[in-house]
Amino acid sequence: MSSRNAQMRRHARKMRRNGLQPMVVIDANDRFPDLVAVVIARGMWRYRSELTPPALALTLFLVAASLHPSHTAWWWGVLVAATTAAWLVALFGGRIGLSLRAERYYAAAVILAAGGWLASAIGLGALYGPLPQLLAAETGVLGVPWWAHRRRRARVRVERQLSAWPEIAKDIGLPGSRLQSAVVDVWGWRARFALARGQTIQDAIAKIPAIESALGTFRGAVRVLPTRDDKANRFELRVLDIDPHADAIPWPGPSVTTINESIDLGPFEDATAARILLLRRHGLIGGVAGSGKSGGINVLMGNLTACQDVVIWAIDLKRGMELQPWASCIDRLATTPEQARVLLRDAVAVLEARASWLAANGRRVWEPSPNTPALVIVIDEFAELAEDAPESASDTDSIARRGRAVAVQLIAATQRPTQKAMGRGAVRSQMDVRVSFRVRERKDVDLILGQGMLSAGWHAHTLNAPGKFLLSAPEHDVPRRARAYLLTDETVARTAEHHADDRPALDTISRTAVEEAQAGLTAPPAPSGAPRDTADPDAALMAVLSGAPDEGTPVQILIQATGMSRPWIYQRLRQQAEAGHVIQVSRGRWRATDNHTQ
Ligand SMILES: Nc1ncnc2c1ncn2[C@@H]1O[C@H](COP(=O)(O)OP(=O)(O)OP(=O)(O)O)[C@@H](O)[C@H]1O
Repeated sequence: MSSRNAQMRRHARKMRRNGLQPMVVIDANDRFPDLVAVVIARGMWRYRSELTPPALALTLFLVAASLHPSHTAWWWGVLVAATTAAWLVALFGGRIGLSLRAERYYAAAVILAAGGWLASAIGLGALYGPLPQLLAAETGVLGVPWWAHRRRRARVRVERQLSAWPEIAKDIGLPGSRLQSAVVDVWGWRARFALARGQTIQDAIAKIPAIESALGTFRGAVRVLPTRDDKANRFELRVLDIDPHADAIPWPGPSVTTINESIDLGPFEDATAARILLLRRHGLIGGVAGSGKSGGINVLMGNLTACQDVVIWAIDLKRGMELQPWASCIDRLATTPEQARVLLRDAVAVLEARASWLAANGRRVWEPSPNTPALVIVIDEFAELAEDAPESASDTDSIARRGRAVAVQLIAATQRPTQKAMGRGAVRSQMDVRVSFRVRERKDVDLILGQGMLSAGWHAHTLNAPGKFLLSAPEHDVPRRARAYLLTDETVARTAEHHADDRPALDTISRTAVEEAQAGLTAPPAPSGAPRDTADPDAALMAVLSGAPDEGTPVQILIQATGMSRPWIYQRLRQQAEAGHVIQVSRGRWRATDNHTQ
């Protein structure tokens, strides 16, 4: 048989060379009907969806032709049934998956037209008068919406693509994985797959480019996600026809009023919100210039300024270009290296004071409230800080390591968080929340999101528009693309103005710590050899306060003179102030009054 086929192919080639079209030559021994029938049947199966209207018309014709001779009287039953069915579908079609009204009306029209024709043909005969022509015309007219329907066409395309999955799976290195179900949705389609024994979701993620190529999608159209039941041997394949993030998404306004709630940064591709909890966490935002980092910071600022239990400090060494518009809501804004250095030193003082207070009161963590707010320090372009104020590195380190429990938190944005840019030490490794906008190089993924993230499928280098980001946090451990909301300049100005009047102030403990830190800067050195009467700290305190100059003595000196803790000093100062024996001259500076000896 095969030598005969080869002979036929040679013959056909020869005929083509001679300008003749080849023909299939069949002799008595060939199984001609099989060959043609298989080809036709395969074609009909492949195009079964497109062939549905003529197939339905043919079925109606055959049914009418067979019923007319013996059951002519059935015509009215068919008419009543079709009319009832059409009404039911028009009214309740949603329950059988016809979600759009247009789809329900179309289905009702088809049932009515088919039932009407069938009733007429049963009563009068399928070939009666213009009935055959009418059937053909109805098929043509009502077939058009069917053939044109977007979701049907998409479903057919998906079915055809997925029917080849067993071969695709073998070719891309996921042999044995099986399709379980597929659904066409507004953006494209999603399908659930079972993995073969030993295969993991990570294997599927690593094959994404190969899957895209095999399915013939555009680059970046395929996502691999865990299924809802989180089974290790399943995955969901999401294929986008339309990018739901193609256009900028306007900010809908703040999603929180307290830092105890999760902030909505923007939607994921399935339209669910990318929410992140910042309470007692540090955040790192990375991405190349123009990738939307500042836009991301604006979303955070829009939400943080709406929180009654957050005091915002900010460092923006690009002369306040990015954060200046929020200045009315920012408690302290540093725009020079010196200001940044002082700000971070004061933040450490707040941290220490809060930690002492927690320890003294037997508490573990600082609970933010309007009276005891969290202190969030937003640093735009962290790399510049490390370069221009290198002496602050130990302060950022301290905050990164010890700030969580006392709700003194860092949010740092940078283009490339290299070890050099992040300063030495712990800062990068202490970042609990990582937001990566587009990065230039693949290796930058690991820099921003953490070691091993690139190979785990966090492909931030493929993000293809500003504002798109990947979010990594304890509650976000799967790479899903999101797009940050966009705040226009007017929205920023309006929001800042709206929130400016409701900003909380630092609590007394933190304020005092800052005052002391600032006073300490200008404090005279402790008198060497000054008596330190640790046997009677109250007497030592009053002695120093009595000898204080008019501008007062800094609390730091009082601590040194008495050997007592800061809370102890403040408690005594309050008592003595209430008794009229001491007064606070300025921030962190005290002296005795004239009647202290009375
Ligand atoms: N979420 C977003 N949606 C749509 N477009 C955005 C979004 N964020 C930013 N863009 C667009 O991208 C441009 C650059 O964004 P942005 O200034 O935030 O980037 P950047 O990473 O902060 O850059 P740089 O480091 O230079 O400041 C913006 O002018 C804006 O048009």
